[in-house]
Amino acid sequence: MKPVDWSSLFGQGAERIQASTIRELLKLTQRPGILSFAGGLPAPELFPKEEAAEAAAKLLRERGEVALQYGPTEGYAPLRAFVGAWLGVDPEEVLITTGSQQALDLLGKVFLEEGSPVLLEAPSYLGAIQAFRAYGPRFLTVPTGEEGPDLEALREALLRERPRFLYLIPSFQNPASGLMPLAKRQKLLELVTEAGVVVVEDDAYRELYFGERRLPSLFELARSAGYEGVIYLSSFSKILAPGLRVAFAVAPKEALKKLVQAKQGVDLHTPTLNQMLVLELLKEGLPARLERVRRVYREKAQAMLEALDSAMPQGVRYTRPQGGMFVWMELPEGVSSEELFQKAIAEGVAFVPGGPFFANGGGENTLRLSYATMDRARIQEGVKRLARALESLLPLK
Ligand SMILES: Cc1ncc(COP(=O)(O)O)c(CN[C@@H](CCCC(=O)O)C(=O)O)c1O
Repeated sequence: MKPVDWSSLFGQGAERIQASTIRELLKLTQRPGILSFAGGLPAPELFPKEEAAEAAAKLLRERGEVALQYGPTEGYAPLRAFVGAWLGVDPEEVLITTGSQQALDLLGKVFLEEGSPVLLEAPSYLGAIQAFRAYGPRFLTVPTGEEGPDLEALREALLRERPRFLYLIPSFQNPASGLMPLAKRQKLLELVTEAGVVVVEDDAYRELYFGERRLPSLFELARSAGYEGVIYLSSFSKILAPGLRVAFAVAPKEALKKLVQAKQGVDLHTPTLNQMLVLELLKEGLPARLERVRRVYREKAQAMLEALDSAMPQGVRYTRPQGGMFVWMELPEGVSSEELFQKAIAEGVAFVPGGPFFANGGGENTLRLSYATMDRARIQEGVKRLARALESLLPLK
């Protein structure tokens, strides 16, 4: 019997489909004894297990004929209505997606093709790079830092190119942890409205701010300025539970219609039971839940920064996040984070090397650290292990 040569059967697009570093690393970090700063996995202690168990049982018993049946591709209407009211938009502009990750893939499917320019930050979320790369675009990048993208570089790029869209994460950027100040958001919108380009705003961490209040999204600022060219993504992964895979996209009706059609061909609709369950969990006590989520991540971030401040050697730089789940670290020029990763695993600690967050390469001396899943004691121990791994790489002080 002749064996099947699968790779010879893969289509041209399969060549562009590459593994997610985070997903691959997560397998490694399941090893016993490893303290993982790798995946941006939400804190499991925040999962509403009891409420979800009760609500799911009730839904199945009382509304099982709806919860277990096919549903509309656009999403469960009462959940769309909730998101519409929460964001102050027409529910007809809301598409419920199977995680924001699916929204990113749908955006690639609808807006990108071989060679089409798409602009994102360097570094940017590697899940978006992975989703978009499957459609063969030409990546344009602008540097980004603790206050978001370099607007001068963006202005120059928009003079030369007409990207299908800009993919931006203005609040608590993954992986660079930056927060775009309000004035800079307004300046960016002037640039994009002048150029007439579309922005995809990924606001996955919108509620995870450590300060007094949430900054207005680019989407909100654009809508109040009458510009409809911002597509808004956010997710219930970070405020409820990522395993439910429920998120949403908000876009003007013409764009949304195309995204819905694309989703019809992908999964018909996001699981109905999960959508109904998310709505039940949102209905009661959302403000108190969000306050608790913010406090838990703020405390974890404080523990992380205290541990880094006391253990990191000279020459290692890192951000001081004002929200979200990540610290972005830069090693001295020439020190490889991939090499550090090998030594770190040997010491029993993991992180995500920064290279895969750069769509056009670079970042060999960078790494992303997520403090989300560990308590203070493990964070301190993990940072000590990281420092030991670093000692063997950095020139003696
Ligand atoms: C900016 C940004 N956009 C979308 C997502 C995906 O969120 P969903 O759970 O798909 O709604 C994420 C989630 N990223 C995490 C989770 C990845 C989890 C994994 O691949 O296991 C990370 O960067 O580690 C994100 O940070």
